[in-house]
Amino acid sequence: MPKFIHVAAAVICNENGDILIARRPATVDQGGLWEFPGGKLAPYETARQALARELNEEIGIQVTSASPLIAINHQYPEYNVLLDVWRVHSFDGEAYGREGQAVRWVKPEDLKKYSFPEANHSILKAISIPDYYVITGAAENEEEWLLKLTRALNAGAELVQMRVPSLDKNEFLSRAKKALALTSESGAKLILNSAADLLGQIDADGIHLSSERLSHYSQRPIPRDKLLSCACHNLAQLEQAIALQADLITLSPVQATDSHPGVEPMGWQRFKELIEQVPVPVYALGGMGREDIRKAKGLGGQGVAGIGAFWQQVSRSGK
Ligand SMILES: Nc1nc2c([nH]c(=O)n2[C@H]2C[C@H](O)[C@@H](COP(=O)(O)OP(=O)(O)OP(=O)(O)O)O2)c(=O)[nH]1
Ligand SMILES: [Mg+2]
Repeated sequence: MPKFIHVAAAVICNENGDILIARRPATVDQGGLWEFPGGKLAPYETARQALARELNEEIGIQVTSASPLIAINHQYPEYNVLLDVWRVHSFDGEAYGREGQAVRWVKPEDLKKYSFPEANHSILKAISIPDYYVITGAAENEEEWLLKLTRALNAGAELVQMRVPSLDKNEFLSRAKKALALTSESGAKLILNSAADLLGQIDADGIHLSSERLSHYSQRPIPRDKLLSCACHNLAQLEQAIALQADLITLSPVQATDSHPGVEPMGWQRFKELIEQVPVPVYALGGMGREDIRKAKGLGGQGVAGIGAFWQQVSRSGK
């Protein structure tokens, strides 16, 4: 059996929003690559305890607040690793390379300039997307819909899924082009809820596959530099999304929701159990409001997704 190691690692943010990375010494495994500080759990430790100890030993800081970001199971040729990644929100002390390693604070958008171990791909994706994911409402006429999108962007939306199932392919494409102009201008990302081949006709940031579409693909249908978002409701669909190398997942319904009356919600406990082994950022969906972001993140989710609280409400308050 391959060796298994359990590692706690930290995405540490300072007050400017910069993130700390450290360079692994040339002589160790994955040497010369950049990493998020951290290390192996001692047999008696929880991941949270190991995080605190490793960050003190490696970069001389004392963690005062941290929450789980993502857990990644990865197979290297020589061993399997479970990377338990935390976001560190606050700490005491000044970070320095206590073991002589180079450390650097970098802007999130500059992380792509550095080489990381293979397992870090999902961590980098998780850092690049926000904690709420706006799904657009469906039916209104185009002018009204674009106005609502503008309001959502003005209210701070950074990741938007265009979901308008009533439009045919040409109408969808034409509206998507207008939406992309708006999201690009405000620095937000636009994901299209459509078949993957639409990306050949419009340079949006990614594609969202409904759980029905998800089952039709046998491999990742879009390039690695685009975002693949997948809708899941159960373990089998989560496994399928992982197999397709999804970059983000919506898992629903967590709570009861008006948009799907009569569907039994899974509840927060089941949400937590399902995502524990999922190496991809997962948004809780179904009956969510902004006040649920903390809850979802505390359970290891990326945040929350929704139509109601993030689309209609924005427009109502703007009227
Ligand atoms: N800390 C950290 N480890 C990572 C990252 N990505 C990644 O694949 N790993 C892997 C590489 C290593 O095999 C393992 C971390 O082990 P480590 O060598 O840092 O462990 P440690 O700090 O306890 O070191 P040591 O006491 O055993 O020398 O996890 C990352 O971003 N941060
Ligand atoms: Mg280490």
